[in-house]
Amino acid sequence: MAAIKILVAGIGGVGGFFGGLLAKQFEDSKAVEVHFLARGAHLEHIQKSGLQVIEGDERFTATPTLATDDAHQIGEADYIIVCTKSYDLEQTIQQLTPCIGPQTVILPLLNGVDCRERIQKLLPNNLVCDGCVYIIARLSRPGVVENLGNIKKLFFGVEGLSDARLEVLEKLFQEAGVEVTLTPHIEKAIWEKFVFISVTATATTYFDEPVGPIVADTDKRNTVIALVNEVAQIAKQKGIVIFKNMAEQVLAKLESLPHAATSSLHSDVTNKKANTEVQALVGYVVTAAQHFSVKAPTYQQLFAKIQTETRGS
Ligand SMILES: NC(=O)C1=CN([C@@H]2O[C@H](COP(=O)(O)OP(=O)(O)OC[C@H]3O[C@@H](n4cnc5c(N)ncnc54)[C@H](OP(=O)(O)O)[C@@H]3O)[C@@H](O)[C@H]2O)C=CC1
Ligand SMILES: CC(C)(CO)C(=O)C(=O)O
Repeated sequence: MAAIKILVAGIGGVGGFFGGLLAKQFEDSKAVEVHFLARGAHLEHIQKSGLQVIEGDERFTATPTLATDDAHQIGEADYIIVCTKSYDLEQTIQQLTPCIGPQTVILPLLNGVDCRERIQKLLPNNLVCDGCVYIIARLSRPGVVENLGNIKKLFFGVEGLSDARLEVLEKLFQEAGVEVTLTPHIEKAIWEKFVFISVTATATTYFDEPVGPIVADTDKRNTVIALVNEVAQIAKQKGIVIFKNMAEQVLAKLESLPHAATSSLHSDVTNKKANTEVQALVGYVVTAAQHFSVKAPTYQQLFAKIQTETRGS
């Protein structure tokens, strides 16, 4: 029987950590292959010395079956786990055409609530999941990925659907030590994650501070609550039932993170990255509020300032 082929596309914080666990677990397996799509100096390091994954005092080297920037070398995959930034999504899916057959399952782990829809537009006949992760991981230098936080959870599924291919993937994640939940109620999971990340990304980037000082300051906590209420309205307009006490949930999650933890958007803005996810994580709410004619004054105000600072990226 042919080996199950998993392709992890985008080996940054998220793809490097979860892809690293998969590659390590199945390094000597004849039944499962783990391939990495990476690029540039990072790819060269992985090809030469493997991917270093650091978590606290622990570290390991993951050696994938193949690391490449050439989709033709990989061939058709059973699963493609997409871990790029939002602004690279469509281009990456197009680049992966040689890896996509009729049975290929696509799982995006990007932040945002419209990734499945965006991929399904390009691949109308494939099984495309929704997915999200809770982790604070960064590509600290080429070849090295670090989990800086105390969480590493992955949720995935297709709303209202069960499929044997998803159960197989869940089992492979479990074998690799990933804290995974396969759920047919994935829309609720991705919206709850979106409320959390959109608010966290907006607040940390606007205040230019990590989560600790934000939750410790009464005015900044009130801003967080206002943001949660505004984005929760969008979920409601879309018919998604999320937790009633979402503001308390978000504050509790922020309080459980290390004091110095921050969002990937805040890190990218601080590091003056040419491109950021400001549109996907902050602008999306402003646009959706306009679309549904609901008020989102806090988002509007904070988005305007963040956009100026990121020159509208
Ligand atoms: N980091 C985190 O802790 C968390 C991030 N997320 C979300 O997960 C997603 C990924 O974030 P993160 O891992 O931080 O992002 P990173 O920027 O660390 O990683 C993305 C990687 O994908 C690479 N890439 C993009 N397009 C291609 C391509 N066509 N071929 C090969 N490589 C490609 C990038 O390369 P290059 O650098 O050359 O562009 C980069 O190495 C985002 O949506 C983010 O919001 C969600 C939860 C936590
Ligand atoms: C808020 C956080 C750290 C939680 O997973 C995140 O999703 C991100 O930085 O993108």
